[in-house]
Amino acid sequence: MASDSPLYIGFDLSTQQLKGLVVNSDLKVVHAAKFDFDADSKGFPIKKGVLNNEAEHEVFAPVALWLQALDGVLESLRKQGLDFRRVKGISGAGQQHGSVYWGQNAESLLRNLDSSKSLEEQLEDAFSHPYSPNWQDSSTQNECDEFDAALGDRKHLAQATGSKAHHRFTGPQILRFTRKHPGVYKKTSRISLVSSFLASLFLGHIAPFDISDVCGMNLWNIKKGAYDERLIQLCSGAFGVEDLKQKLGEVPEDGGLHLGSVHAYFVERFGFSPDCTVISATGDNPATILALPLLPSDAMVSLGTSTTFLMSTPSYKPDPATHFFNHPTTPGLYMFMLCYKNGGLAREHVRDAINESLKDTPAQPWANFDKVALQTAPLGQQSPTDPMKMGLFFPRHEIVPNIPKGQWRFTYDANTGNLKETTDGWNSPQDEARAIIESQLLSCRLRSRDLTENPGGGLPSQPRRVYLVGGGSKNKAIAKIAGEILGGVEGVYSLDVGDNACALGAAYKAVWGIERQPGQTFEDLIGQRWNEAEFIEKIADGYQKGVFEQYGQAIEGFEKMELQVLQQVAEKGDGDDY
Ligand SMILES: Nc1ncnc2c1ncn2[C@@H]1O[C@H](COP(=O)(O)OP(=O)(O)O)[C@@H](O)[C@H]1O
Ligand SMILES: O=C(CO)[C@@H](O)[C@H](O)COP(=O)(O)O
Repeated sequence: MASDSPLYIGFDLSTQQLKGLVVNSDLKVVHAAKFDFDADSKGFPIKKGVLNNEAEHEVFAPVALWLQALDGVLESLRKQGLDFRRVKGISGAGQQHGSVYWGQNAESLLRNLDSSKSLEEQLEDAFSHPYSPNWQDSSTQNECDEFDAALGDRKHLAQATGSKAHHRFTGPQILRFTRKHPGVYKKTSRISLVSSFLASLFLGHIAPFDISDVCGMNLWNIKKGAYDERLIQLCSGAFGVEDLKQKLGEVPEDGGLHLGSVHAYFVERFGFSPDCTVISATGDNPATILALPLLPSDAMVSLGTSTTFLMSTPSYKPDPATHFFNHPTTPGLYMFMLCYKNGGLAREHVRDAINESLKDTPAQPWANFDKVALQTAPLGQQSPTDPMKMGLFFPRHEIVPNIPKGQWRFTYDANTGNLKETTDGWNSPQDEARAIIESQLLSCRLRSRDLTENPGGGLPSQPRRVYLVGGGSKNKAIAKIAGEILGGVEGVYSLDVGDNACALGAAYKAVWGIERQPGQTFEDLIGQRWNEAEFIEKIADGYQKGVFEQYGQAIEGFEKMELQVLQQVAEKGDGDDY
């Protein structure tokens, strides 16, 4: 490639870090930089990227932390020798649902950015509220009840917006904000999602929402392609519909839209070309499905802080247990998603308990967890007549199903259908390594089974391929168990870029936004340039006759177990009747 050929940057502003990935027009990664919030930030008392107010079940992140992180990632790319003049397009991905509250002076501060100062130094005062509610927040049960009721029930809300009401979704969060901070809400000029916040920094004015990420708000009517008036009415609280609409702004339909040129701040401070274009930024999960030309028969599992299960599909089949979003680039396609709060951090709890019980913390902290998980038989069954061991491991209030934090262990006899809550026969914490992976993946299989296709050849319905991405995708033990549970006719794959898939998808979005021919779809452009042999690696077998069917039987027990725990917590007045 010529030394002046175009480059594109994709950013990923996630829970625990900001990443920046630079690719060329051939989709190859040429630079990568990362700012880890806990390790690299200064002046924020955060843990795992967030702050907690346990009393109100609030989880939130300081917005100024993200400014510091963007300064840091750009500096790090500069140190690596990135020639910013070659960057033709920038796009990004943000952790979904989080909202940023801009003050009255925001547009003027953004417009007048001074290239002799850092972003943090001059934008700290651009916000009416210093914190962004995080997707792990569960403070909005009352508001969720009101959202579900506003359209009749949760089924109707899911039909209209792609999801029932969720604690973390931006609509319920904004409604709570109007009540908890009415004075601040009044002084708020605009509200951004984390994705549009990121785009706003590069543009030097407030960017519109993205067509896919807007579906994480419980405010957007997907089939109508417009805000749902009834929900906007509810969400605006005591402040009026027009005021809220103005705060939220327009939502352009085109995911490849050129929002404008990068602000002069970045030209002067880093040497970007003045014609470098900002392409709309999307949510981190929508961006993840753009990291490869994903077929409707494929499944992706993102093993980040959250575990998410993603598919691209032409069918819109909303259900209160799942999420549908507009596809981030391709009208007529949707993204199907399951999201679990108890993903990476819950697995880390079991990992740490195992290391502690063995009094051994190896250099590779997952080594004992992996060994024990692989030594344990599927479902802890030494022989087919043994009962299956299964459990729920929720250090945080879970999303699907909506169950407060806790741990439950069961045994299930698939022959008799007998389910028993018991720790008898469990060797904890050792048995929990396999059990927590199984628990997370059985839930994915249970809830996605209506979308998987029959591959023919007498095989049961399952994905063609399972792609693993995110921090946990380098874990071969998890990959092996994922293949056994989810199947995958062609196997389980990981992306060459490991835990950078989301930033990669954002970078590919920028390539497509700038280089597409009129009418050319993302799948077409990326499909033509995609070099499968170089970009992905098969890391485990997928479908294996026998064990896949064994897990098929376990699903019946798993569903029963969830219902029983839901009932128990409802009786205690802790959960809801999901
Ligand atoms: N070898 C590993 N095995 C299992 N999990 C891992 C491994 N390495 C990292 N992780 C998990 O990856 C998570 C971070 O994933 P990442 O996708 O980078 O985060 P984010 O959600 O912030 O985007 C951590 O919570 C960690 O538990
Ligand atoms: O809430 C969701 C999706 O609905 C989360 O997936 C967030 O989007 C943050 O994800 P990670 O930081 O784990 O990537």
